[in-house]
Amino acid sequence: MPVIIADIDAASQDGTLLGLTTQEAAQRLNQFGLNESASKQGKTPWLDQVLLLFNPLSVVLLVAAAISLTIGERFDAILITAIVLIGGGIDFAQTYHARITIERLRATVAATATAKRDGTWREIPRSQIVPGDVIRLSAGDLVPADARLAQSRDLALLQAMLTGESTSVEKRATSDAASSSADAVNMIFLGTSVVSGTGTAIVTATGRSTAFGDIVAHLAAKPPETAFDLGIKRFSYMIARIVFVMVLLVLAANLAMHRPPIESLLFAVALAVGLTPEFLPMITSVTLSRGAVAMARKHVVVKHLPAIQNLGSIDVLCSDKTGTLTAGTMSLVVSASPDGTASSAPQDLALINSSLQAGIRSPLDKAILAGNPTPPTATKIDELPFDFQRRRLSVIVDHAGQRTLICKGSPEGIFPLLTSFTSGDKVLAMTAEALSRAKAYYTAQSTLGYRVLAVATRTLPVQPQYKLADESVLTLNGFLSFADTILPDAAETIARLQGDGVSIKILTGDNELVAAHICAQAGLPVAEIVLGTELELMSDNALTQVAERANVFARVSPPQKLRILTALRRRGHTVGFMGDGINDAPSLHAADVGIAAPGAVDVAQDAADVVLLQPGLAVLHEGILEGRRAFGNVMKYLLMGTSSNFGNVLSMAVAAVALPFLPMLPAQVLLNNFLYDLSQLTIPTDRVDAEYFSKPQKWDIAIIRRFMVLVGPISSIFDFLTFYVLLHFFRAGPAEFHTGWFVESLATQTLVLLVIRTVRSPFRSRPSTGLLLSVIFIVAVGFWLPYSRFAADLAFTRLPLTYFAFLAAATVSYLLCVELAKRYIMSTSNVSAK
Ligand SMILES: Nc1ncnc2c1ncn2[C@@H]1O[C@H](COP(=O)(O)OP(=O)(O)OP(=O)(O)O)[C@@H](O)[C@H]1O
Ligand SMILES: [Mg+2]
Repeated sequence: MPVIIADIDAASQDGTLLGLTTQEAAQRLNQFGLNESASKQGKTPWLDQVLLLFNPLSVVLLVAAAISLTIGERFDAILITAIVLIGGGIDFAQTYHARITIERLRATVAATATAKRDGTWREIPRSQIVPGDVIRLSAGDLVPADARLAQSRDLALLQAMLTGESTSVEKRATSDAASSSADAVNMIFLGTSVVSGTGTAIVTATGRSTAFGDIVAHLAAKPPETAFDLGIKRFSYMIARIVFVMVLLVLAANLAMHRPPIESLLFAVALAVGLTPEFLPMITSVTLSRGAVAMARKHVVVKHLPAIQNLGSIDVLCSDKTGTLTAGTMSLVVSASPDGTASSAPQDLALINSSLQAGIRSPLDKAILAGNPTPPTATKIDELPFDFQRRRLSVIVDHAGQRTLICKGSPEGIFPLLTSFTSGDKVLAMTAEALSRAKAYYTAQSTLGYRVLAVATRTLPVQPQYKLADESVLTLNGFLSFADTILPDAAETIARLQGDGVSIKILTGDNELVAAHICAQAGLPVAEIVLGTELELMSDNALTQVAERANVFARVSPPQKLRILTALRRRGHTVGFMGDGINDAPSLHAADVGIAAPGAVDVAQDAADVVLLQPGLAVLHEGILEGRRAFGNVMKYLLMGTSSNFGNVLSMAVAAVALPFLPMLPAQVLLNNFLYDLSQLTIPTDRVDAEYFSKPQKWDIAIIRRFMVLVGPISSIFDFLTFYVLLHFFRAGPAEFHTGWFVESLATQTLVLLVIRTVRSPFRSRPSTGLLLSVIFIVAVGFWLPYSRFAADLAFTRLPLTYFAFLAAATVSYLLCVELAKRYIMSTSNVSAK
């Protein structure tokens, strides 16, 4: 139940709203908690992370350490504990860092609320709003909490999130008590947004006490899983199942062969640890957060990590037009009478309309107001605010001694409402001929690429309020034409995006002629134009076909934009949407990646996953490439885990059954795996082949599986070869065998990264220095260990020099085989580029 604060009126004295003091606000914050949804409350990121340390794997290992200790293996116990602590420490530090990074980035674009504290208006984070706060709202704002209106002026809200209604509703201050009904005219609710007007309100409920807060949070949450997340999860399940079966089998076999039970158990545990890609989540977050940081340097804020890899998967980018492809700063170039002759009358009327309207100042309004700083003498009586269904806006004023409605908006919408038109000083009845002349003028201007508004008026009787139906029986006063310049880098970026496998579609509220003009300027050949009115008649199925073909959608309303996106997603596309207005918010939210253009309204920024802070489209292309890079590096880790790591464990399991002794001691297995893991830590820093950048990257479990079944066994074959050579040529006892295999398995397992990391020949793709060094270093550590002072504790022994000759030959042939297998896999699957 929403908590309605009884003392909200205490905040008001003598009609002026005092607001809270900082101290009161702090007190209330303590009492009521942060203004956040239930799902977000009570989570401290570092606690989460510490809990991660106690994952089942670490616990199992710690138990293993304890067992080692009780059977007198002190060195093993220390080694295992050190592995858990170091591994956990690295994991913690890296993941925590990635998380903090992204939270910091997100905070830079988090919408604030305007609240009165200590008597002055301040911008404060939305989470800090408390019941009793006095807040101020204007067009484009998000309502930060539930509140009761104290003052309002032409306030209209979009409550679609709560009621599904896509038209705005009027809200005004009344003396009614606070209530939690969406219909309450004096109440505004968290999750709604201001379309027009201004208001001052007293917060009645915050966070989870808000009437619809949890619904809003639920709706606002992205579909929890992307294809990528889902893929990773499936992959982990697959591994978990294999681990489970393999461990049980090995354990059973060892026990059946009457090996020491504790050692057999420890060996099984070590195997399980070896197969688990325990660093996968960490590698993923680190790779993605590196991408996020790279983007932030280019003034692109990524609000959550998965958005990066989704950027890399985008294959269709839908974009709004104004402010995204164009600069969005318009200039008024022509003011003309209905027949197209120059006349200042439409401009003068539009000036009254634009300066008195209380909605967001659109680029059109700004252009009308530019150069006319003095407000007109008319007195505003009422307003019929702009909405994207009507595509027009009227103010009702006392003008020249008369009550006049002045309407400006999209000509298509205004034409049917006309009954007369002005011609010089006269008002003439609208005839079919006059109407077609007006339409012809409008078409001609649109063809030139101008955005055109019609201006119309009507004289009305005096009454306190007016309604939408009053926008009828209008007199056409003329047209205004606006020029908007296309962004200088738009054509180039569009060409690059298309070259890299992203098709572009334009979804605009503007008419088809202007849209076509912009396309021409942007170098985008028009395949097919679909109009909003045509869309209306299409079934979802038909739309799916059309959305695929067409690349320009004109005169579409916000719900239609949403339908187009949904249709594309249904076809299996990963869809990005770029927009800047209130009307774009639903689409920004529904797209796989919502991208807010520079200067987007709060509502749009809030709904987006990625926010561009500086003008220019080139960064978008770079963002997409950054996403592909991240994707590429995560894939490397997965392919490594499934091929070389898997093969290694497979060999151990087979050897455990076939050999007269354990193929490696449990502590050695753990150390081997740990060193291998360390060598992989530099993967996020690696370079990615150009091929990876040239097309959208999608999760592909098939290729992972193919790597597993092909490359895994190859590594086992070489292991078996090593076993054979060790036993027959070197007459190895257990100590030599363990040492020999330890070195071989570490070297092959680690070095193969240099082959797997690229789709090209390893010699034609340079790894990052960090990665190269870490791989070489770990191999060197493997060679050094048998000669180090830890050799005795690890039960290693010196190897004959001839063994190293064999090792070198075996490693090189192994890498060659994997290279061939890789080429085979790449040539028979569609993952390889071009
Ligand atoms: N402030 C305004 N006053 C009157 N009419 C307006 C106003 N703003 C927009 N319109 C009308 O509504 C139409 C659609 O609005 P808008 O251009 O914002 O939609 P959009 O889909 O975001 O288009 P774009 O792709 O150009 O950004 C405009 O073409 C114009 O005719
Ligand atoms: Mg727009």
